[in-house]
Amino acid sequence: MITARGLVQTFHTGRGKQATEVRAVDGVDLDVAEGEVVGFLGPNGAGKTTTLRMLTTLLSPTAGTATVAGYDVVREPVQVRRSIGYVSQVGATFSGAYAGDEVVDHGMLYGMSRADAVRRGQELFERLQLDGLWKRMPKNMSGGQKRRLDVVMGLIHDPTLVFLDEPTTGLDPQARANLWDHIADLRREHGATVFLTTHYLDEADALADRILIIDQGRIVAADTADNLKAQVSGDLVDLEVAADDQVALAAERLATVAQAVETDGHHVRGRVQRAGRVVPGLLRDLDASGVELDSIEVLRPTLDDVFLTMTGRSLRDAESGDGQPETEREEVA
Ligand SMILES: Nc1ncnc2c1ncn2[C@@H]1O[C@H](COP(=O)(O)OP(=O)(O)OP(=O)(O)O)[C@@H](O)[C@H]1O
Repeated sequence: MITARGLVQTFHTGRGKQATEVRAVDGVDLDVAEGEVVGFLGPNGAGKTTTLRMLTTLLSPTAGTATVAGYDVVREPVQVRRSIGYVSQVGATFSGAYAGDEVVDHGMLYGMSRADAVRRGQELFERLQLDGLWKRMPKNMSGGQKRRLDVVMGLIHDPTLVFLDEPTTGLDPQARANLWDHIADLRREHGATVFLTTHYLDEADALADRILIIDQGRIVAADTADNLKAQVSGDLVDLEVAADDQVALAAERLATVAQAVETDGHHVRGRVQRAGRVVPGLLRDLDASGVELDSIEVLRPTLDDVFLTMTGRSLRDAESGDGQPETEREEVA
């Protein structure tokens, strides 16, 4: 459904001595099969949107090739656009008409009859909890409502291949969960192929069959969430030691079975290959050594650990802000 080979995009910014070249996408290869939901994950500025803009024909690649739904993005852009739905990060611009009319016009642009566009539009309004807002102007909608209207616009013509650029940014948790359900249904009920970018780990984990991780314009990992996590070195064991003077001893005992042991107040943490095998013996050892614990916790690897292993940086640290939905974004012209 989607293939890319050696995709590159460079931007030139500044003039004269300030002139610099940004290699926003630096040789991306990817393959997405029909019916797959693929999560394109990476920190701010990693190159997600730029890749998506090339795949949706909005930006011509500096180098490399890509086909989408069997069409070449450079030679057959019209066919590509007709085959896809696209929900951009910045959102659609609306003319000042009623939301419902905007949606119907958009459907008709794709060759739908007015009656079909109205029916499908109303169905999507209901599905995305916009009921009652058909006759509201988009400029008078809340940010979250407008975001959901963007999604309606992208899906109005029932595309079987959908590109979503950070679809849930700016949505409250309930609207987010609702959109997740809808994305899952797209595949389940329509067999749609979905390619979505996100910087939310939980979103990629919950929705995607397969995850591509991009960092600094390059794909650093591509696999199922489970396989990616399995590549990370083991489970994190977190011991909470009852008394100050036993912390060092606990760290020493943990270090006999775990890697990268570190201490943080009363907490002693380390990574073990298989916690289920190691922890019972560790507990006996701690007990025999006279170390008393307040708690023990075992954490399975997260996608953030995967990112850390691949890049040496935490995805959360690489993010601007604290991982909460951003309300404002700086647009790069
Ligand atoms: N039009 C442009 N001119 C100059 N630089 C650009 C332009 N568009 C993107 N960039 C730069 O290219 C890099 C990749 O940007 P891109 O928007 O693709 O990242 P992203 O992964 O989508 O990030 P985010 O999560 O913030 O959307 C960044 O360094 C960005 O500043």
